[in-house]
Amino acid sequence: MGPVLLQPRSDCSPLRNQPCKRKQVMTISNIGVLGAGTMGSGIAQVFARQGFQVQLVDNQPSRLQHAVLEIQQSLDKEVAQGPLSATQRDQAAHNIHTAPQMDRFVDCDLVIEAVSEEEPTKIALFQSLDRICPDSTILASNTSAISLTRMAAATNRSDRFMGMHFMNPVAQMDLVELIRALQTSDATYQALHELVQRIQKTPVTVKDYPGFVSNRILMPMINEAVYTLYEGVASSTDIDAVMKLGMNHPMGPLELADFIGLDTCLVIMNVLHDGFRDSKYRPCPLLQQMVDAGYYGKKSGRGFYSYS
Ligand SMILES: NC(=O)c1ccc[n+]([C@@H]2O[C@H](COP(=O)([O-])OP(=O)(O)OC[C@H]3O[C@@H](n4cnc5c(N)ncnc54)[C@H](O)[C@@H]3O)[C@@H](O)[C@H]2O)c1
Repeated sequence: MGPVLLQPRSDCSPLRNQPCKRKQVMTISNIGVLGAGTMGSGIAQVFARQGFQVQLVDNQPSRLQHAVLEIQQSLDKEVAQGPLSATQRDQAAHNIHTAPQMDRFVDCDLVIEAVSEEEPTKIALFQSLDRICPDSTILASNTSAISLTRMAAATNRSDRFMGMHFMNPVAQMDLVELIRALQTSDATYQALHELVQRIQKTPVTVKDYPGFVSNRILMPMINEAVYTLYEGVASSTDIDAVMKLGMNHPMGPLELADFIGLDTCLVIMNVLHDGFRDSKYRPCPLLQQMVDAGYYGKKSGRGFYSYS
């Protein structure tokens, strides 16, 4: 497949009354992914699978090794199940280049940040990316809930900044929430909208509000399930069974929380609580305690369930 090539509309300024000073063409073929954890590895795999060159960066070499292994296993599975040939698998693996430092992003057209859900960390990294990357590079965040408008404002390219919220597991989930910061230009929005379609996923556009749409609805349900456990109403397995067998959910809320990461769930609840200033979003004390104990869910080996 070829690169995404777009001519922005003439109203590309975020402020509609200010016409674009210069016509630009946004070409996206080399993608940077910052953070090789649960989401970053999946995002890298999806782009590499579609023929993009991917620079995958993480400051922990062990996470990079783990990501490469996971991607390889996932691609092997696709070959075994049929949709991918062995040659396509090898090409996809070949498209991913790993490195521990962000200077690898110097030639990237787009960098998608997928590091831990901590606003000061993300802002500091975006300020470094702003210095490292050429002016034309679009910066995107896979944040689950943090304000894109605030992160965009911390850079000198706020019009080329947007939220790209992939779902977990990235290779299997069809949706990408596209979140426009207040400053995002139409050209940036259109380039990423087109890009999401090119990787065979469905973009849904939402405004920059705490939790966007997905986590504003999902996370209070998970938090309520944790409260139900905390108050001793039922066991973890029974709470999950009610939602799976009674509501036809593919996973129970506690199992899903373990899968997402309890640290991420807690941060999202705090973002909702602070953002809306409404006590209905207060995180359950048990969720806070689990995170304090280092029980992050599947990725740490223990959450509401144990993982060997
Ligand atoms: N887990 C989910 O289900 C899910 C779903 C959608 C979005 N998200 C969002 O995606 C982002 C990543 O989540 P995750 O679950 O992949 O987290 P994770 O903990 O699995 O991975 C985070 C990675 O970031 C790396 N990292 C941290 N600081 C870094 C730095 N300074 N430089 C380079 N790398 C650094 C860590 O080494 C780690 O590998 C978060 O913003 C989260 O809210 C998560």
